[in-house]
Amino acid sequence: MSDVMSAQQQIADELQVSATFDAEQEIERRVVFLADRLVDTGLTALVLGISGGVDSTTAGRLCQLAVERARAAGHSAVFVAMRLPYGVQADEHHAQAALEFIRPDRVLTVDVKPASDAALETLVNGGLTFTDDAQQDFVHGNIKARQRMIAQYAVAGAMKGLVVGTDHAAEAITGFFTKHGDGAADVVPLTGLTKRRVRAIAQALGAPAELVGKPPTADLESLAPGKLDEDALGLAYNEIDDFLEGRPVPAAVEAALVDRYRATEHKRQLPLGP
Ligand SMILES: Nc1ncnc2c1ncn2[C@@H]1O[C@H](COP(=O)(O)OP(=O)(O)OC[C@H]2O[C@@H]([n+]3cccc(C(=O)O)c3)[C@H](O)[C@@H]2O)[C@@H](O)[C@H]1O
Ligand SMILES: Nc1ncnc2c1ncn2[C@@H]1O[C@H](COP(=O)(O)OP(=O)(O)OP(=O)(O)O)[C@@H](O)[C@H]1O
Ligand SMILES: [Mg+2]
Repeated sequence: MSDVMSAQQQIADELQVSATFDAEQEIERRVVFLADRLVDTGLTALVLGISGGVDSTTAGRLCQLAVERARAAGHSAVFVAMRLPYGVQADEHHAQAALEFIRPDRVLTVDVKPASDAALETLVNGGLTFTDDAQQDFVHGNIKARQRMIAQYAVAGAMKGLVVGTDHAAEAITGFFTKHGDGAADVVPLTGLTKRRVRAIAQALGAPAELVGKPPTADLESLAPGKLDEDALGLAYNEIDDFLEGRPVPAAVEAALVDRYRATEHKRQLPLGP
């Protein structure tokens, strides 16, 4: 075996992807982690946006199990699931199915449309211009993700809570999240998981099949509603997962992933200083 670690192995190590996987063990380890963070910090709430996608469905159920675990140990804690639609969400029924499955202590709904639209409007009134409508829509999309972050941190601030993020290895590798938007969180219980492992955990937790198998979407762009992550990325999650789990992938996929990983390093680090 070569002494020089392959880029594939190095990236998998840096993103904490484990060589083996057992869904039940991972559920236990991650629930204990969340419950311990509550007890150790003395904070009393977990706060997470529930979109109807498989990542927040999975993380949400782990959060509810964790607060129940913390309460059983005598610590006062609640899980606040947040619905954060931009206006009317096309797949609202999936979000409702997720809430029904998670059975959170509390649901708090905040429409991020007024704040997101006002932010864009004041920027334009202030003189910001865009190259075209598509660029404006893309920037507006990141504003929506950051409005969700603002809403979750407001709740955490008022309720002595921790904001939960849904980042995992299959998203972290491509930097496919909004910096300081959905990328901002206090705890990230899905760390190190590939997308298929997130789905396996969702299934083991008993999530409905339509959510376990739901195609991922950031759903941030008004001009391309429900745009699939795989179309935006030009990469399939199966290939991303294979790469992270040490399986062979086509050379072009490997090159694209290594390039994206390097280009998005700044999103996984704290800001640089001199
Ligand atoms: N080399 C560098 N060193 C330090 N900072 C650097 C940098 N290059 C850019 N930056 C900064 O980073 C900014 C770009 O990052 P960012 O603002 O995030 O913007 P960007 O990466 O361009 O857009 C976010 C992407 O993530 C996708 N997304 C967002 C939210 C959720 C999901 C999902 O899967 O659900 C996906 C979204 O569809 C979009 O494709 C730049 O404007 C600049 O401020
Ligand atoms: N409409 C929404 N309502 C509430 N939270 C949201 C909404 N959209 C995004 N979020 C939050 O932002 C996170 C990142 O979105 P992302 O699309 O990566 O995850 P997901 O929707 O849970 O799963 P998937 O990636 O499979 O679509 C979500 O997990 C959720 O916490
Ligand atoms: Mg989604």
